[in-house]
Amino acid sequence: MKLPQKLMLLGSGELGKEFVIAAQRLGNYVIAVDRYAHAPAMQVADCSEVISMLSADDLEGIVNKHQPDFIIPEIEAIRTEKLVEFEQRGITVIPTAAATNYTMNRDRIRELVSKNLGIRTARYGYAIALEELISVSNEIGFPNVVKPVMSSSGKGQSVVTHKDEVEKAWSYAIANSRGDSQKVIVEEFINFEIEITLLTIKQWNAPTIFCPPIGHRQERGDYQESWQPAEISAQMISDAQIIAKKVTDALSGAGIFGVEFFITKDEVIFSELSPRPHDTGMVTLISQNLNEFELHLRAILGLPIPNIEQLGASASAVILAQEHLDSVAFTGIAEALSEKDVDIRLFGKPNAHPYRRMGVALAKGSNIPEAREKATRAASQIKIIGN
Ligand SMILES: Nc1ncnc2c1ncn2[C@@H]1O[C@H](COP(=O)(O)OP(=O)(O)OP(=O)(O)O)[C@@H](O)[C@H]1O
Ligand SMILES: NCC(=O)N[C@@H]1O[C@H](COP(=O)([O-])[O-])[C@@H](O)[C@H]1O
Ligand SMILES: [Mg+2]
Repeated sequence: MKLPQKLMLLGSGELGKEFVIAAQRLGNYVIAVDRYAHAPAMQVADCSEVISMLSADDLEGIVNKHQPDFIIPEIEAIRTEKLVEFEQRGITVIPTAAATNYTMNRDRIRELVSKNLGIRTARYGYAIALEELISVSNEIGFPNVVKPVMSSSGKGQSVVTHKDEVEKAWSYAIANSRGDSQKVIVEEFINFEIEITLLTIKQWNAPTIFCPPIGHRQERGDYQESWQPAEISAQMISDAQIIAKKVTDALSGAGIFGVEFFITKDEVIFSELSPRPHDTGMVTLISQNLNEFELHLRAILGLPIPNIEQLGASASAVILAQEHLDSVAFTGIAEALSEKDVDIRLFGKPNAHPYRRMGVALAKGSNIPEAREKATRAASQIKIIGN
């Protein structure tokens, strides 16, 4: 294949921004798309479009205008049926149009993994009305986890410890569901020892390869810190790789996948996956010779990945907004950067609201606890203020 290629990125947040940087370094042409102007990836792309990615007409308009070689989804909430059409017209959708549809809907990917592939997941059920949620919750038992089938970063998700809380979980899920879905999934609560992301790279004409596992800690269903390598046994890594290969083979296509697992004392339990770089994978911006964005790009373009080198104990910690701000500035940067082997990324999101991820601190240490402490300390030194 010759370069440059024309890449259309659907979603332009922090993950897209690093992907665009990787693509630009090889001279590609990138059109960054999102629902709002000045999104992070737009700041480094060749051009940008502001549309509703859930609108088939809007998507048709920009694809006709730009005629991309590749369409690369960066978020889940996209009119994926339209991507099938683009694929039929000869545009390569990453990893495939069908895969984006499976993974956008928690129920579709869950049915594929659990029923078709027979892979162990948390016990689960679905509900489309409060009465149904009450009865499904009783079957699954408490505590359980209620999530809209269409959401990400923990939006609309709650842990329900008692039947009195079911109604609140229903309202919260429906209020925070993305797209037009009114369906929720209820999952058995898994009391895991650690949860991991296994970055899995599926290539067009080469074997599937894996990054060393990334451990992470979540709050409110959203990632707070991640570290690599995660300390789990070689047997569990191998079990997770076998599952990740099965699921990504079923989805087909090429690109990086963030495959999430719960690790209990004696089990590896599949949770979900992103058919794209994963937020917890931002640690690879410091922990690997090729980060997850460069790996995604190489897999998409069919470029070789001769080796993935892990560079030692590394961690990431998020920098979250605390309040609504119409424009943002940061202080404490010098303090955060004063320590050896610490780096930060500020995403350049134009405004803030409580818990919005605005940046990430990265650190290397002589061991995982030290790397985590350094990343967390750096993140806590950065303050977000109005500008
Ligand atoms: N069944 C479960 N048992 C225990 N914890 C859970 C369960 N489901 C989700 N969680 C917790 O909530 C987190 C977020 O859940 P999940 O990954 O399903 O949500 P998400 O909205 O898709 O997040 P993202 O888009 O950031 O990956 C998990 O990483 C885990 O910490
Ligand atoms: N877990 C998925 C995830 O981390 N996605 C990342 O967050 C952005 C949206 O941020 P915003 O909600 O702050 O606009 C997305 O565009 C993507 O980069
Ligand atoms: Mg997740």
